Order: sequence, then C-alpha cells, then structure tokens
Amino acid sequence: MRDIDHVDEIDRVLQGQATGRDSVVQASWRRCIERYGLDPSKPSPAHIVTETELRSHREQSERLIAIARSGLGALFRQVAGQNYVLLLADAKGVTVDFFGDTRFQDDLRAAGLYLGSDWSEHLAGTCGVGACLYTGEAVTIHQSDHFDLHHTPLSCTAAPIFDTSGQLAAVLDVSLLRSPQPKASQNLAMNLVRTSARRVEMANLMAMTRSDWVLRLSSSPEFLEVDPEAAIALDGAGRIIGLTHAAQAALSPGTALLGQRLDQVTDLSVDDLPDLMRGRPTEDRVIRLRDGRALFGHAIAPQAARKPRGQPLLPGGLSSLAGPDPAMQALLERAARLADSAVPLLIRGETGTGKERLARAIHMCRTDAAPFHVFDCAGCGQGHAPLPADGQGTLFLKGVEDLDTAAQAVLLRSLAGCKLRVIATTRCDLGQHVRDGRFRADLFFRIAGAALDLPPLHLRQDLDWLLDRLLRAASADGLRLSARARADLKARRWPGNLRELASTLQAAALLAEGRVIDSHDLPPPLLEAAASAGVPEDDLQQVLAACGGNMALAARRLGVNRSTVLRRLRALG
Ligand SMILES: Nc1ncnc2c1ncn2[C@@H]1O[C@H](COP(=O)(O)OP(=O)(O)OP(=O)(O)O)[C@@H](O)[C@H]1O
Repeated sequence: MRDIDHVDEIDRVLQGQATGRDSVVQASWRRCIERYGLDPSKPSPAHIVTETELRSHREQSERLIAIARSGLGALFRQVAGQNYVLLLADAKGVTVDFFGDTRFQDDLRAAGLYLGSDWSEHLAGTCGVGACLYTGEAVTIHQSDHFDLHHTPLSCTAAPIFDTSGQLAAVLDVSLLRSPQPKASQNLAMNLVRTSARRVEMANLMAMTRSDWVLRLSSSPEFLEVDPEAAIALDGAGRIIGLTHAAQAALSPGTALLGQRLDQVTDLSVDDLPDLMRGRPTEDRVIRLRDGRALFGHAIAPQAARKPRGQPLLPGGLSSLAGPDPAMQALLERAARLADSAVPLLIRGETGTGKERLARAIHMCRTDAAPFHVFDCAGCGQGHAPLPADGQGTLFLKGVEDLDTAAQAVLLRSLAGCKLRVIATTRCDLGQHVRDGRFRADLFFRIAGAALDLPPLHLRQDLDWLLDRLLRAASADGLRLSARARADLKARRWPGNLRELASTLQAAALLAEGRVIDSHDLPPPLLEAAASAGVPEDDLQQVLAACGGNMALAARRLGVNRSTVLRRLRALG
C-alpha cells in the first residue's frame, strides 16, 4: 500500500466509510486523530525513554519481569528462527524486557522493537501494545493496520497480562520486521502469545500467594495438572483473594470474583479443597458451578505458613479435618509435626472416625508427588502381603488387626529394608492383641512409631462445624438444618461415627422437600438400641464435656434419662 493510500483510508474511516478494516483498528485510528491529535501524514520515529526512565520502569515491574522471563524464554525458543522479536511492555507501554536476534539489532532499534521503546497509543499511534493496553484484549496489528507510516512494515501481536487483583499489569508482544501479507499468517502467533500470557499470570499467582490455597481450573481432566486454564487463590475463610484473568470468565462471567467466597460460586467450600489435591484421579475432581456448568479442579495447599494469629496454621489438608475441638486440634498439630518424617504411624479409632482421611492428609503434607499405596489388610487371607514394587511414598495399611498370623510374618519380612513410610490404622486396642498373643510384638513396634487417637464422634465438641461441613458436601443447593433437626442430630450417639453422619445427611438432603431439612426428613438411627445399652463411667464425663455441660443433651446422646446422668455424676462426686 502506498503512503498516500494509507492516509486516504484513515480519512475515509474517519468519515464513517466501510473499508474492510477490523473494528478494533478503526476505533484506534479514530482515537489517534480525535483524542491524541496525531497526523497520519507525518510519520514519527520510535519513542525511546531515557536510561534513567527505563531503569525506573524496570524497577517498578521488577518482580513481574523476573517471573515473565522464563515464560518469555520458552516462547522465544518456540519461535526461534522465524525472526520474531518478543517484547514485554509495562502498563504504561514502555518495553521493559526484550528477546530478539542480535544480528538485526540496528534494524530492531530503529523500528522501536527494543528496550525502552514507548508503545503507548498516544505516542506511537495504533500498534499492538497500545491497542492491547487500551482494550485489555489480545490483538494483532498487522502492517497497514498501524496508524503511523513509520510502523506499517511491522506485524505485532500482543496479549495482556493481568495481576492477581485483575488489573492490567503488562503486555506480551511478538513482532516481525517483515511478515507475509495475509493477517491470518499471525494466527499461530496469537495463540502462542495468549498461552504465554496465561502461564505468566499463573506463575505470578503462585509466587504471590504462597501462604494461601490455590485452586487451578481446567475444562478437561487431561490438562488439569499439566496446563490448567485458570486459577484462583483463597484465604482461610474461602474468600477469593487473587485470580488469573481467565478465572473470571471460567467461574462467574458478569460478577466480580474478587472478595466472593468459594461456596458462593461453586458447590465447594475451602474445607473441601483437600479432596481436590494431587493423589485423587483428575476426572474425579469435579467442581459444580452455581450456573450448572462443571470444571475440574486441582487444589494446592498453602506452601508457607502465614504468621500464626491465635491458632497455628496446619499444613496441607490437616486444617480441614476438625473445627473448634481442642482435643482434635491438639491431635492435628501432633500429626503435622510427625507428617514430614519417616516415623511409622498407627492411627487408632472406631470405625468411620476418619482414620483413612487423616492418613491421606498426612501423606499430602509431603512436598513430593510420591504415591499413596492402599493395602486393605482384610483382603489378604492366605498370608499374602505384597508390597508395591516401586517402594516409594506411603504404604497405608488399613485395619492391621485383620492380618492373620501368616500374613503378619510376610508383612514383617517385606517391611525389612523397605523405604515406604508406613501409616497403619486399627479399630481395636492393638496393644491388647499383642498382650493376648494375637498380634506379633515385633510387627507392632515396626508399624507403631507413634500413635494418633481419633475420638468417636459423640465425644467431639465440633459437631456443629461437622454438620455444616458435611451438609455442604451432601447438597449442592445450600440446604440448611432446622433448629429441631440440628438438635436431634446432636443428641444421637453415632456408633458409625463420621461415616454414619455423612450418609445420614446425604439421605436427609435427598428426602427434604424444601430448602430446610427438618426432623421428619432425618432417617432414624440404625443402631440406636445397641448403642444405648451401657454407658461406661468415664464416657459420661467426656460426653458431658462434648455437649458443653448440657445434661439433657448428654442424656439423650447416651440414651439414658437426665436423672440417670445426674445420679451418676453425684456418685462420681
Ligand atoms: N473430617 C472429615 N470431614 C468430613 N468427612 C469425613 C471426615 N473424616 C472422615 N470423613 C468421612 O467419613 C467416612 C469414613 O472416613 P474414613 O474412611 O477415613 O474412616 P475410617 O476411620 O478409616 O473407617 P474404617 O475404620 O471403618 O475403615 C468417609 O466417607 C469420609 O469421607
């Protein structure tokens, strides 16, 4: 295109004539003339800031440049040999980082494709960086799309990089000094630059939110762990405190995400995040959005602890295992201290108290991605106790009391010299089994380096917290418990512990007709008669503590009447 034709076309666009130009380009041309007073017939060379100004721009973007550098390096290697130049411009349009072939240094510098060049639209006219900064969108400004005649040989494709609060922080641009005529020749460049900008945002979010949960999102399970599409960071209360640009559209188009709680936009709360950590198959980690769509999620636990305020921060998924219950908090702190060691652990507790859940949470505290091998001792009848061949990670021995004598011998032999970290569970008093000669003492000491005791549900003081958490997991649509239903549930004895509570709430959520679960929606307890048969004396005091001293509630939970509780307490002095 001749210079005169270019100026003429800009003139015609200004008069409202259709010339076939993209609307983004037309709008930018209009701004150049009407807002910035630029003249297309007077080409102006590249605008380069002074050394001192460049230093100040670089200092202000120092952290982002450092993070973007590896992404830019990877992108430059992908386009190597095709004469592309890569620019990182800050939010003011100044080039603060640059990758290009030094053989063409003079040409690049003259064209403004160099450190310190200022690509703001009001100075350089329509250009990739300037139009991207103005619109907040990825753009290709190809050859005569440029307003200034000085730039019309160039082809520039630029994508915005947003900071974790959603502000446009920088622009990534790939440019060519000379390019083929069709604009579509830059479609691949557009995909590359968009992908790189997304990855830089992801790396920036990870670096900025080391003490918070990060939830990565993908529409396909296959790419969830290798190349997620978006991510959000969450504080301990589940509020969204940071995001990548794509998260907005992925989770809640139209409503600002920052400051919202996770359960306002998805069916999850922050307590459910451990279920989305590495270790579960990606296709099982489904997140349902409030608008009915579904995504796959990968949760990353806080990497570094925030300064403790009140309660110490528990690593990984441990923090989501209990609410305000001093005994449970003490147990979890002990588990946290033992987690990052090779000490074999024996987790004791009645059926359904969450022993396996605790074992998985301890395993998740590992910083590597080693596997969690489940070995169900009930399933190995004839003395076979095969261990995983690769010998790495955690060996979870479920229900060790179920091993017969022959299986105990085989397991003990296999564990000799084995590098696996053993976490075993038992529902009974394994020490008594050793004393009775039913469990080998040498195997007992091999697997029980330290013991963790999970209390039965009726002794937990965080039952309200558990009810809310399990109800959220049981129903996607914000069902709540009536005061009567809550009181009924708190008065039960729960011999099946958390497993029984979880399935009771699941059934109740299905049976309830409105948005509130009432007493008549609750399935009756399955083992009521058996549970109320006898109450040991020491249980009485613990139950009373779990019920906050409420004697009527303690009596109902124990299946006796209030006067019995009173009489026994008097007898105990
Ligand atoms: N802290 C918790 N919050 C919510 N659900 C829990 C929690 N702990 C356990 N559960 C649920 O309770 C059920 C039983 O948990 P788990 O399998 O860990 O218990 P267990 O003590 O190993 O049981 P068992 O000894 O019978 O094998 C599971 O469905 C689990 O998801």
